[in-house]
Amino acid sequence: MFAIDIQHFSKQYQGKEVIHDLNLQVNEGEIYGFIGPNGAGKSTTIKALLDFIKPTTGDLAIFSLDSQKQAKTIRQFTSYVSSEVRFYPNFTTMDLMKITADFHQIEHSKQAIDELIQLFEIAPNKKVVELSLGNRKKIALATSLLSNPRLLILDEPTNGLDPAIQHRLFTELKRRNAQGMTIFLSSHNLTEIQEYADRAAFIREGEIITVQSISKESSLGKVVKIVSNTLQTQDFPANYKILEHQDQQWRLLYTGENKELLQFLNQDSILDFTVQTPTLEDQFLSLYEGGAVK
Ligand SMILES: Nc1ncnc2c1ncn2[C@@H]1O[C@H](COP(=O)(O)OP(=O)(O)OP(=O)(O)O)[C@@H](O)[C@H]1O
Repeated sequence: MFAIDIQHFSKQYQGKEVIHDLNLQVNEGEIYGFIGPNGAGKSTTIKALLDFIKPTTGDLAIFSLDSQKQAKTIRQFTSYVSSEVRFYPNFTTMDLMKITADFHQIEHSKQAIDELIQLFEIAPNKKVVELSLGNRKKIALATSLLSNPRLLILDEPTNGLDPAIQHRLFTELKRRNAQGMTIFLSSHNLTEIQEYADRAAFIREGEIITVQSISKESSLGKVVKIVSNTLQTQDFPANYKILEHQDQQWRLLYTGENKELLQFLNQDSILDFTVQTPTLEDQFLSLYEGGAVK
């Protein structure tokens, strides 16, 4: 069974289509990254999945339950942390934790609440209005984990968090995932997706352009850094894409044969080079900055 199953989803705002026939499946137990530039359609997809907005066409399901018709049931085992956290300003951390525990009818919640408050270093009795953005985010994360949801949907979860808390969050997410939690993670932080996700979908202008298994990143090709003061683009081998070029330095994503790459590098005009495994960030640049591999 898919944790998330989106079939032929499209969305129009004021007659303008921003999501076009989008299909996406997330397996139960995956940590799944959702990557795309600003305005690509990540939040719109998540909001439709959670029935905050209606799709124009298509079927969206969570654990085979229809996102619209069975939204109430879905909320019992799905938690969501939005990119902009909003709470009633006069509630304290403890109020919010208790409300969450009551909503999900969590028995013996005190220990779970104490553990999360300790994990995220949150002041239990401060009102939301007194807290910084990062501290509000920590409360949102803590309440989302309190119910130990079957599916956790996070939109930019580390935005505003300091590096130590980011690390703690992901250690906790990994631990929960090992116990069966499915995690859907929309983020601009490609390093964290690369480190923690099993797969990632890249979305551009309302369409999924590729789904990448993170463990198979070497299949993306190679990143070749070259130093040369005489090299012209017509000298490059086939199957390359320029990621960056400044003065004498070039960074290429190369997807051709090793033999041809070695021949290309073995010429006098190349003063120095390194060959590396591409990161998700390299792939992001290649997908969103200037089109396909030549
Ligand atoms: N309420 C709305 N009314 C009209 N257009 C909207 C509305 N919400 C989103 N859009 C448009 O839909 C497209 C997708 O937006 P969305 O917020 O889903 O992108 P995103 O990938 O989440 O971006 P970001 O990374 O900046 O959060 C954008 O072109 C945006 O301008």
